Amino acid sequence: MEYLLVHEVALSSAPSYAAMTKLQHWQDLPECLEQSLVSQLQTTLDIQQQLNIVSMASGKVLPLSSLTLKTAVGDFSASGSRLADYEHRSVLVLNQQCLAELIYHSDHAFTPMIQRELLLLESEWLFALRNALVVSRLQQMALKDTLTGLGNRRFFDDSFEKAVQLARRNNEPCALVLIDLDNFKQVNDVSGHSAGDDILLAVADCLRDTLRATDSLFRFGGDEFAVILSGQDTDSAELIARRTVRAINQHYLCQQHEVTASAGLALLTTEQDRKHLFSAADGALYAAKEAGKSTVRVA
Ligand SMILES: Nc1nc2c(ncn2[C@@H]2O[C@H](COP(=O)(O)OP(=O)(O)OP(=O)(O)O)[C@@H](O)[C@H]2O)c(=O)[nH]1
Repeated sequence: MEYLLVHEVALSSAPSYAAMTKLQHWQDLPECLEQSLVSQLQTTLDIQQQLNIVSMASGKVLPLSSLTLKTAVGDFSASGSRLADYEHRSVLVLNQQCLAELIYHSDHAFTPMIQRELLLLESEWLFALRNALVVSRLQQMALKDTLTGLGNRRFFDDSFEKAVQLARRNNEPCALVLIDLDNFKQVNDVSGHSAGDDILLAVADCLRDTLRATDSLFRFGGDEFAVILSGQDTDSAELIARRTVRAINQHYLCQQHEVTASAGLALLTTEQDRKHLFSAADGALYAAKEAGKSTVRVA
């Protein structure tokens, strides 16, 4: 289904050869090189893998110390990247649509001839890159909560599994914080659904502001949020959970609508698996609600 969508997008508009028309010696380049690069790029829809292929091909034109691709779905670097004296930047454009920026670094100068050859390689990449970008965007959309932009339940399930496995393998702590807003329903009932949405957006901002970029943040739907804390011991995890609840409680919109947050925290123990850890955090959240809401309980 996703593949068909990508295929449709790829076929929906005619190719732009604007970049290629700038090439003076386009006809002179060996056809086999061109075919082999295109066919290699068609073997994957993974942007990083495509960049690695292009990096290998560009390396035959000029030894590169780094190759970086900047896109709307993130930045990518070819392996072994190192900055060097000479830099060359190219904007990759297809059908008047800017796909990405490619930044080359080398210890050797980018002469006009080299630049032309790189431009040819780039033009070979445009369709494959656009398809990979569409796939990446679809994947991101499938894993995000549309309202807040936090990870959704599906993404949580994947991330939680990975976080628990990693913690076990590295013998490191892993904590789960489940957060549920208190008295949220009355915001919808009294002030309307859009006021409720504003509160949910404010809570997402509080989570982003209070937690580190490496922490994984999710909204399950409704007024339920989750945070996976990797590498934090019990004391730090509790501190973080309390700080997060305080940030939500002190947000002006939450105060205006008398919404607070309750949280349940659990830390992975040697006997527990993912399901036990989740139930422990859920039980602690229930205990926080039972204790009068607006508080944190540790399992
Ligand atoms: N505005 C808005 N409301 C939503 C959304 N998703 C779910 N809800 C509402 O969120 C509310 C969640 O219900 P509860 O958790 O029982 O509400 P509560 O008042 O916080 O209950 P306590 O946790 O016991 O304090 C329901 O009224 C849902 O309709 C959404 O995306 N936007």
